[in-house]
Amino acid sequence: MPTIAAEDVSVVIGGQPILSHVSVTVAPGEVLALLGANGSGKSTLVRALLGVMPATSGTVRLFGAPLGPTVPWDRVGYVPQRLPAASGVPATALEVVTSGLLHGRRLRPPRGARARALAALESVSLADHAHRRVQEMSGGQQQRVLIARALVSDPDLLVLDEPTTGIDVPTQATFVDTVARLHDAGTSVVVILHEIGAFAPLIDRAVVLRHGRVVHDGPPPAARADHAGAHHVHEHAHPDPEPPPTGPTLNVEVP
Ligand SMILES: Nc1ncnc2c1ncn2[C@@H]1O[C@H](COP(=O)(O)OP(=O)(O)OP(=O)(O)O)[C@@H](O)[C@H]1O
Repeated sequence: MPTIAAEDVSVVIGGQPILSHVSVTVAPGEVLALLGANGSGKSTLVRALLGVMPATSGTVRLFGAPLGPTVPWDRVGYVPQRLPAASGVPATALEVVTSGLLHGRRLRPPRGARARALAALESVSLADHAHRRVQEMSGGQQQRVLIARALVSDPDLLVLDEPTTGIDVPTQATFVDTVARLHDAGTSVVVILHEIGAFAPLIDRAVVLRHGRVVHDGPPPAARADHAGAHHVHEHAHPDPEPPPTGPTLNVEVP
């Protein structure tokens, strides 16, 4: 049974089509990269897959269950692109990460929660900051805390929206190692990336979106040389343009 089965999903906001007839299947243990220019609909697709944003039409099943209360949400870890909620929360990194072990009817951390939370913080190189307040941390550190919060429950589906943006290269490598371990253990991963970068060895398949439509679903495209370097800083300088007369403009090359 696929981990994610989305069929013919469309999202219309304010009369504007944001996603059009997108079908995506993710198999157990598969690592799927979602690629495309800024504004092509990647975040909207992920949000529709998780029910954060309702699809206007189409169906989504997670672990065989239609979106809703029968989905085993405790098996899903999600790191949104930006989460301003992290600032202003007077909680320590350890507390925020431990809260990733609570869900629905389980409002007390399970046995061993502290050790698991510390290990998750270690995997994003923040073990030394376990007792710092999240609101006092930098944006990049807050993002890492949220990644650790998604990792702590050993999810069977991990969804990451541009997880490495704003994170330094050594920490990216540690994080990618952690995702590789989860992958080896059979976790499905959907990751939105601006460049394949450090994730390249892990990616089984790539879906490229353009103007809310799937324009490629298959082997990961080769990163263009100027975007492939580990030290390349991508500043989101590529808004999804109106379709040019001569074909697609992507910052990846589709084989
Ligand atoms: N809630 C919303 N209301 C209005 N427009 C929206 C909303 N959410 C997304 N959009 C629009 O939908 C389009 C796709 O946005 P989305 O964030 O999904 O793209 P993306 O590919 O994830 O881009 P980025 O790489 O910048 O994150 C954009 O034009 C965006 O402005």
